[in-house]
Amino acid sequence: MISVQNIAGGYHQKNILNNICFSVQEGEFFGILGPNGSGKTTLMKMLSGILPVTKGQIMIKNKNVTAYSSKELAKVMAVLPQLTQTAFDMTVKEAVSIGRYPHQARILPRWTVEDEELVELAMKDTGVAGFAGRSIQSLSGGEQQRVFLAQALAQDPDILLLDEPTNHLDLAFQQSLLSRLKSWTKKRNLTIVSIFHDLNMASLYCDRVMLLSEGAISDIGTPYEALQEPTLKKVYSAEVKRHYHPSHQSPQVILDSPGSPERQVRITEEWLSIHPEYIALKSPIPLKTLSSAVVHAGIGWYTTFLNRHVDLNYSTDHAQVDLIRFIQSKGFDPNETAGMMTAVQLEDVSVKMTELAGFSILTVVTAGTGNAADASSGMDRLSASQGTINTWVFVNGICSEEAFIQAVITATEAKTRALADRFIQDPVTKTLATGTTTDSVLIAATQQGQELPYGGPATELGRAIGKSVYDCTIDSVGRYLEKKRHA
Ligand SMILES: Nc1ncnc2c1ncn2[C@@H]1O[C@H](COP(=O)(O)OP(=O)(O)OP(=O)(O)O)[C@@H](O)[C@H]1O
Repeated sequence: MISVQNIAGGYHQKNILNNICFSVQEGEFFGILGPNGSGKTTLMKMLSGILPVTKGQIMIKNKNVTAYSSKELAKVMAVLPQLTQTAFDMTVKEAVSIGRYPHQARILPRWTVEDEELVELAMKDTGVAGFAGRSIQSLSGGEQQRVFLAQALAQDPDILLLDEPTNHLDLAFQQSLLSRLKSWTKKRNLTIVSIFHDLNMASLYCDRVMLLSEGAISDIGTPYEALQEPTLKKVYSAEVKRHYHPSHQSPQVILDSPGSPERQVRITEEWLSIHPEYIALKSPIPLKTLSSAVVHAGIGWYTTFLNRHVDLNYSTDHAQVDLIRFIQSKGFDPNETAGMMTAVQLEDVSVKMTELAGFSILTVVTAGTGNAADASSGMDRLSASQGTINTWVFVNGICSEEAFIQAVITATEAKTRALADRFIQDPVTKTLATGTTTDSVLIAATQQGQELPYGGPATELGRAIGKSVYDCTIDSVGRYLEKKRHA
């Protein structure tokens, strides 16, 4: 649909763009990205034929852009520039109707039924039909933006060139406009080339993006291919981090600037409260957390950590909903809480603070072994009795992602060793148990103080986790067994 063949060009005999080569297919949503002054608008002006190229050529539907008359080009391509102050006042409908001008006969122009239908449709699609009779000067910036988009759509083009289409729009309109544009590329084969400053919007909606840097192409490809961390850091001279959208594979880019400094906090027993119904640790700052909790499993930032005691006969198909209600009933915010459950008596909890040079950890373990199982046996089993080992490790330090995962491994290995040393057997296989069928683990770190890159047993962090989880598990299982003996 569009073929840009090795073009150069700029202003006053000075080339701003050089060696630009790319093509855009019919029905493609193509994003142009790049820092201020990289040449995005200049390229748009060349694509729309306003600015001549000094080298190479731009082919629109297999015809050189310079070979089109302006009216012919307007039938093929509509341009939505960045919103500027409108010089003339007119009604919304009059402004949208201007979009039909290229399709009018030069001599004796007539307003046809088709013209009327396309104007109505464009106003409906952009949500401006409601104020068709109002003056555009009386509209907000976002509303005006939608009117000009309606004007471009009324042109019924094959190609839509957009310069920052969501600039003045609130979040809901950004989403509805881009979703609508995207659906038009699929349903109507509309080809869209759009400048974006918001990399994340571009990543969510564009089929491919092109990154411009100092008048040259820095990268081009799908958002996944082109929005790479090293490229973005270089092009934007900014510290950025690339993540993935929580629901799908679109990369999302965030600034990696140091956050506003939180007050220095050390997690110790003083933040822990132990009740018959639950154990809670309430931190004054959010902690980075990796867990297999019932509520908020996975990686996140939470301030509250809750282990709820449930009755031995507790049974529900909606454990998550039930635990969220419980969290609320105790005055905690479920959005801020990682929550788990156990049937063991919470007074048998084992808590240990370990101080090391430069950092410290707090370990909290509740343990019952009624559901003990040898994970290596591969046996099918029904878990019905009391017994779960819930392990919490709070780190006063900055853990890397590796350290979080290694901490889970180390804590699990230490727990398994503790069960072996207590001769806890799998009741089905009669072999040594490696854990129970419903164990949970939670590692949370303040992300303040000393950097802790690793959490395996070769490191101080790993040794501290291994020893404290072992000691707490031995202790907590001991109390559980003691109670069972006297039951
Ligand atoms: N009319 C002009 N005359 C001379 N130089 C210009 C003109 N318009 C733009 N430039 C220069 O061309 C370069 C590229 O500008 P352009 O507007 O294409 O950048 P951009 O990538 O769209 O930037 P922004 O993100 O700030 O909108 C800049 O250095 C700019 O100063």
